[in-house]
Amino acid sequence: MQASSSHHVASQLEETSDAIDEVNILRGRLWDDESEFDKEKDKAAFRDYDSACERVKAFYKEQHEKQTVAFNIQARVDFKTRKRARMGVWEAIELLNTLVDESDPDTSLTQIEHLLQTAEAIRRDGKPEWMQIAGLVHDLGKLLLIFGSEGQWDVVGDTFVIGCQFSDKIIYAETFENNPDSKDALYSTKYGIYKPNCGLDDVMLSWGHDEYLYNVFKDQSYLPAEALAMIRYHSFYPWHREGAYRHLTNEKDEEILNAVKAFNPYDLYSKSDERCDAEELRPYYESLIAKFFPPLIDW
Ligand SMILES: O[C@H]1[C@H](O)[C@@H](O)[C@H](O)[C@@H](O)[C@@H]1O
Ligand SMILES: [Fe+2]
Ligand SMILES: [Fe+2]
Repeated sequence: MQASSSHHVASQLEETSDAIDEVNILRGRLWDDESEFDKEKDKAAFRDYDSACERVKAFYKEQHEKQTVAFNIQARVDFKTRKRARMGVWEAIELLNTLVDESDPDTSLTQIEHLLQTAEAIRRDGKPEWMQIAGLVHDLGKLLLIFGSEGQWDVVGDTFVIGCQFSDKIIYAETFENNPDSKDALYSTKYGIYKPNCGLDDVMLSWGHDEYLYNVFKDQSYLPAEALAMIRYHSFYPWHREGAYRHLTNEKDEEILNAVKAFNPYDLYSKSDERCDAEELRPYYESLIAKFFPPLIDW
């Protein structure tokens, strides 16, 4: 290689690495910035499962009994083989509106309001459009309820790992006692069916709205990996909040954990925000939807 062209390559490389640095700095800022919720004091009022109502307790009792390896394999087979519906994202948001989430101690608002509140809180904090859109759609997987789920227990609620010992970091962990997998010779062991630090991509999370929606969007959206991770793991509180399952995760998971953690306050604490006017906000969000999704999606 001639001296001048190698010089050229070197300076190009330097430029590229400057550009990468810049992106990383921006990325860092994206996660580290103080969000509007950091200033609030009474976060403890959220997710107070000790004093949650009977509806919430009954929900988790049922879910923890019924989320087994056998059920989860079947749910994934059904997902791949059944046809459900074909429609656009805004239509899906409106359709979801009829649902009341039995697992949620913190909101009795409709789902469309929860989605808009989450997206609006992200927008107010000046976060990028892809994160706003992640906020807008993150709970659309609850559509499973009208696509023939068994109940609410296989749609909503926190998620956890199936196929190994149920973590004691899961809320109401004692209710796994009635889950047959907790007595299984393999599934009840620390690693169960997994290898140490195999990574979350190779781990089966309990089936519900996160896992379903991730599978719908991974091939039918232009969302970046961080947005897909926010969708897939937003209910995985035992991992992203309690630090469980570190014996199964790998380095790649540590990176996406930052994204999932950055998303969480908007999902959780926006539940007490002012109510949103869907019709007023619709044009703005329709324009974002058009950037990140095809006009029609197979749900
Ligand atoms: O009750 C909530 C549910 O409404 C959310 O959509 C889910 O993401 C949470 O993890 C769960 O605990
Ligand atoms: Fe959710
Ligand atoms: Fe949510």
